[in-house]
Amino acid sequence: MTAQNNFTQGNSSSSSPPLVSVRDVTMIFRTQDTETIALQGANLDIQPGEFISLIGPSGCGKTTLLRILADLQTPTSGDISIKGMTPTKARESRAYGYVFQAPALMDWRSVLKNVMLPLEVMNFPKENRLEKAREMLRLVGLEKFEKNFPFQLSGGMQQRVSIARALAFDPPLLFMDEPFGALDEITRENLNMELLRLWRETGKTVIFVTHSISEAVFLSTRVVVMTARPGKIEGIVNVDLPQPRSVETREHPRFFEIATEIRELLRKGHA
Ligand SMILES: Nc1ncnc2c1ncn2[C@@H]1O[C@H](COP(=O)(O)OP(=O)(O)OP(=O)(O)O)[C@@H](O)[C@H]1O
Repeated sequence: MTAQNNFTQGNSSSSSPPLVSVRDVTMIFRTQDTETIALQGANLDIQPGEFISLIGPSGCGKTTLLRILADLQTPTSGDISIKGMTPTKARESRAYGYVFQAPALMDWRSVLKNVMLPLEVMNFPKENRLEKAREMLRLVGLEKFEKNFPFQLSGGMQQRVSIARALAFDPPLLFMDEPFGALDEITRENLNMELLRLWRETGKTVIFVTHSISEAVFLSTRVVVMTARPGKIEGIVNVDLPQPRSVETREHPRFFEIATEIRELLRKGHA
């Protein structure tokens, strides 16, 4: 843990160089007889320490954008820079962790060994792996479950293990693709609170995909609203709600104003 996030509002106007820069990015999927424009002319700058949500209807290119940033997909055109590096260089230098929609844990490894996996892959000194993995499990409140196997945990706990795993090598940037989509409302709200605590304590930059307007408003410093066919960025909404967010945040009059602004942008993109 290095820095602390101290946002009172999104800092899109900051003059520091962006941590992530997306320039005119287009992604066209071509098959024999079809062409899908998953993303068209996307532009986005993200400053260190921001919490950015991507929201939009199914098929608008949210996952595609995340996969392009994570070097899992090469865009048809446009430029990406992460910490001044190409996505490939950023991946090689472990600039980010990735949390998928499903926890994607290894059933045959204990919780502790799942969190240790990326440390093994990147040859993190053997004598420090255990300590580091335990620190991450403490961070997500699962220190008592290190010996358990994934099937012995609830869906929410499994997702917390995958967050611990993504944070194990201390990347400055975290990509999260609808990590809480499959969970019940209360578990999701609890994990939202935990994620914000983590974000504050670690100073990480988060890019988070969601379908939920309230989740996006609650978590984010800025919300990127996308539209489908072709996938485009329709607008970017600054979430100027006070930090730290709490249960009262959801009752704040501004919360409803921002949610309405996002809803209107989504409707506009649907029309
Ligand atoms: N590998 C691929 N080959 C062909 N088409 C693809 C591929 N990956 C994505 N697409 C198409 O690109 C579009 C954007 O997909 P993407 O998964 O990025 O959307 P999304 O906004 O994340 O959707 P959801 O909210 O349902 O997860 C969709 O129309 C999808 O069918």
